Amino acid sequence: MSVTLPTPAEPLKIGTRGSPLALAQAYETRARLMAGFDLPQAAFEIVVVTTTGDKVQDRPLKELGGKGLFTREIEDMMLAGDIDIAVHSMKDMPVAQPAGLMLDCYLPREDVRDAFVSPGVARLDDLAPGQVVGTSSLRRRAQLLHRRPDLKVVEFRGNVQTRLRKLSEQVADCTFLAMAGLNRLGMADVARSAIDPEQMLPAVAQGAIGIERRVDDARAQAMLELIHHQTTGLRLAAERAFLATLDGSCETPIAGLAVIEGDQLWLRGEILRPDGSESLSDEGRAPIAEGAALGKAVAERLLARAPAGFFDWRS
Ligand SMILES: NCc1[nH]cc(CCC(=O)O)c1CC(=O)O
Repeated sequence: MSVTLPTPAEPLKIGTRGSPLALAQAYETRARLMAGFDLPQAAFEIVVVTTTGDKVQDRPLKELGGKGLFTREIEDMMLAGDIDIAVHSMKDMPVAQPAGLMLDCYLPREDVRDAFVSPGVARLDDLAPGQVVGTSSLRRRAQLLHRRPDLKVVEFRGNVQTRLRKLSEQVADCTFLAMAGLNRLGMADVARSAIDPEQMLPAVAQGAIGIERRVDDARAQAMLELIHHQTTGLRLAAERAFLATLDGSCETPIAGLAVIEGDQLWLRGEILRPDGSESLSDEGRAPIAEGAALGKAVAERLLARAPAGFFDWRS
C-alpha cells in the first residue's frame, strides 16, 4: 500500500507514561505505524511523560481527585506541540477530550477479562471467608463485596510490578489485574485464572488502547486513520456513551462491555454501590453503527432503576 503523508520533516513524537505497560503500548503503536507506512524507527520519537498520578503513590486515587489525573499533563504537552500523539489505556480516559484534541484511533482490543492473581489461591471461588483482597479499583472492590461480603478489601495502588511485590510481601492474599495488561507485558503466567465477564463484568474500555491527536494535525490524522481498528471503535462507542450518560469515570463502580454478534452490538452494563451492598445490571442490542444510542439507552434504564442516593458515594 502506498500512502502519501504530509511531509514528515520531523519525527512523529509519541507521548506516553513511563510504566512498563504504557511503554509496551507505545512500542506497539510505533510498530503498527512503522509497518503501515514502511517507515524506519527513526521516524518516531517516544517521549516519556511523568504525570501527577504517577508521582503520588501514597494516596488512594479517588482522594487525589479529578478526572484525567494520568492524562492531563500529556494532553497539555500535545496542545503545546511538544508531542504529536499520545497513547492511552482507554480504561483510564475521561469520556470527553479537551478542546483541540481528539481520540478516534483504537488498536485491536486485547483480552477484556480481569485476571485473578494470587500466590496461594487458584481461583476467585476458592477464596476462604476473611481472606484479604488488594485492589484500588472501586469497581472491582464493589463487585467483589457484592458477591462475597465476607472478604476483606485493602487499598492496593501502583503499577503491575508494585502490586505483585505487595502480594509477595503478603499485604493481601490476592489481587486483580487486567488480562490485557499482563498479555501486553508478556506476563500472562502471572494470572492464576481469567475471570469470566459473567462473574465480574470488566471496566468500560478495558483492554483497548486509544491514540489521541490534535484536531488540526493532518499528518497525525492520516497516520492514525490507517492503523485504526474498526470493530474496537464500534464497541468502545457503545461503552463510552454508556459511561458518559452515567457521568462516570474510572473512579466510579461502573462496569460495561459491548461485544459484536453478527451485525449487532450487545452491551451489558452494571452500576454498584461502593460497599457492594447493591448492584444493578441492564443490557441491550442494536445495529453495530448505533453504539452511542445503545450505550445511552442502557445507561438511562439503569439511572431510572437506581434508588435515590445510589450515586452519593463521594459525599
Ligand atoms: N487503571 C490502571 C490500568 N489501566 C489499564 C490497565 C490494564 C490494561 C487495560 O485494561 O487496557 C490498568 C491496570 C489493571 O487494571 O490491571
